[in-house]
Amino acid sequence: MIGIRSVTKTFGALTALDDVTLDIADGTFLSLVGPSGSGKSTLLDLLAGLATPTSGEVLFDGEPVRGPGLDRGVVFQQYALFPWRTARANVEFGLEGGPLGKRERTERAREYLALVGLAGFEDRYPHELSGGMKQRVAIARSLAYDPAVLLMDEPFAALDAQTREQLQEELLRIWRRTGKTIVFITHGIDEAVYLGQQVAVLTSRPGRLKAVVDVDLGDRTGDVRSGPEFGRQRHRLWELLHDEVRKAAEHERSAAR
Ligand SMILES: Nc1ncnc2c1ncn2[C@@H]1O[C@H](COP(=O)(O)OP(=O)(O)OP(=O)(O)O)[C@@H](O)[C@H]1O
Repeated sequence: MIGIRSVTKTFGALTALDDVTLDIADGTFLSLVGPSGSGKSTLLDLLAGLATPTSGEVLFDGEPVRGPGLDRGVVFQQYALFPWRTARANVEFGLEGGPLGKRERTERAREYLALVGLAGFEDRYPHELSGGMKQRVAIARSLAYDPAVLLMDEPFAALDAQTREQLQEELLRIWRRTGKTIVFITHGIDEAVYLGQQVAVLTSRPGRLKAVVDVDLGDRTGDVRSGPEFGRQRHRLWELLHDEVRKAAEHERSAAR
């Protein structure tokens, strides 16, 4: 479904991504990890069509991505909700200008707020919602116009650990139910392993694809994070990332000198 073909992205003299090639099959949940500055957000921007590659191409269903589109929903770390709109009206926003009438938009917004566990909170304004609830609204808004792909850039990073775990479980439930393709950037190895069927690892600057690891944790029910298989997968990823994080820190130290 998504084809990233020999993609390089430079900003002036800086190479953020170097010759990245990766195919993401329809319905996959792919976690994307790498040290700070390895080009994760840059790659997501390219998939979203918010930026264009310096060379190479990004294909979506075989067609080059030429800009943002309703076939791809994006969720960022910051909730990006309109403070003057209720939760429902925030979700409706993504549907305005589309084929649905007012009543159908309201119905769709209710449905998706219920899907993310916010039934009964439709009329609350963002300042009346917790951080986790705001991020649920942002997820509902992205899902409501039914994009084939959800692109998520550290969406749970600002949340406390318990809320984060809860939203991770809910995201998996939504993914299973909707069959979306999800690309999920995270700094957390645990989060990457828990969520991803596959984990793509980028190298320290310039960002190259170091490995794509398959994660097989079955249906992830119960306390799978405490199990031996989770520990094994986690360690494997830790080893892949460890060197890269060290290199990134060295880069930063030499840049500061
Ligand atoms: N618009 C831009 N102009 C110039 N440099 C940029 C721009 N966007 C990103 N960069 C640089 O490209 C490199 C990759 O940045 P990017 O944000 O993609 O990394 P990241 O892996 O997402 O980092 P982090 O984990 O810290 O969010 C960094 O060195 C960054 O400073």
